[in-house]
Amino acid sequence: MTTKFRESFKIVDKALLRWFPGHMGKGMKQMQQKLKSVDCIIEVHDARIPISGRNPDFKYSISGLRPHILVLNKMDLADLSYKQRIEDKIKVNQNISNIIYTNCKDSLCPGVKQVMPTALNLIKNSNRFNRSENCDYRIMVIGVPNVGKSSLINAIRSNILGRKKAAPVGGVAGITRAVQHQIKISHNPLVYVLDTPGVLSPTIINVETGLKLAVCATLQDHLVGEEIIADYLLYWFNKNKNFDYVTYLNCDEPTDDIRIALAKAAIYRQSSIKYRDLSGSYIYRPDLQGMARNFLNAYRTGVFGKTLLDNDLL
Ligand SMILES: Nc1nc2c(ncn2[C@@H]2O[C@H](COP(=O)(O)OP(=O)(O)OP(=O)(O)O)[C@@H](O)[C@H]2O)c(=O)[nH]1
Repeated sequence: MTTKFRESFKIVDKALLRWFPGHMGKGMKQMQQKLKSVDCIIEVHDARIPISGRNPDFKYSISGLRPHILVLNKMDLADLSYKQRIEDKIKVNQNISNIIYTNCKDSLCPGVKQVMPTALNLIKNSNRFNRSENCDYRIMVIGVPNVGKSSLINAIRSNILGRKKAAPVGGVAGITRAVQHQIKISHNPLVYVLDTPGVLSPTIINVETGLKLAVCATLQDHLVGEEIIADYLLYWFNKNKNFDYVTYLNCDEPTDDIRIALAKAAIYRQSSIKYRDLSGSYIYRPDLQGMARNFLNAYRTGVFGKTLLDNDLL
């Protein structure tokens, strides 16, 4: 293979990465206010970005202050051959020892069943701070947007109480906009859960971290731009010698040029945008943005297999 790939990912306009919509700051404040009324924190991450996906602000303002479980969700999309290295890294660098992998789309997932007993055990072994008089237990579920916080609550509730959805779930980031009313997930012991809005850090360490978060749909695509996110994904695939995209995008061979790849795919699928030129005639152009969206959706639904976007950080 003769194609020479980029060795690093450069983004021309860093201002394009505007990832902190106003409601996130508000969400963080609400969580801090609720902290004194909870016994345990469940922090949910996307298992494809277990290192870069975490909001570092949680460590100082929320999760370090109560018994804490880290749930790595969407394990069905993550390359778990790195599992041991991930756990070692998180244990050493972040001092987190309760790590559970889940797939909230699978009602039989053992990880989902493990979350509640682990939380109850941690609570029983803690001093419960100002809540020792309270008979009910309260757990707050936190994380960056779209990682499956509401799905996890629904899956646990359905396992224990056999009830249907209580927390709204959606495919785009930002479905939960404020700290929700408590949701009962167990009668005996009496356990309530608080769902919270996904919160990203206002300052992302570097562009690649931001783009990994974007690839995993933790912020709405239009805030960064579908083509930029697709370009990062293409860069990552090439860097990791994962060339499954070649067939999917109807390319003849691996390429480092996202516009060429998207154009080929759009032409093959007859996906075009119609617009008028100055003379009033219609002109058709390959729909690059639509194809970028399609490429990202394919990745997000596992068409290119299981991946670990953070493999360079282990
Ligand atoms: N493949 C896969 N998808 C999941 C899993 N868990 C949740 N999802 C999907 O991820 C998307 C986001 O799920 P939510 O439960 O709404 O996530 P959230 O963290 O509450 O989202 P916000 O309210 O935006 O913060 C939905 O499309 C879910 O169906 C999982 O384990 N695997």
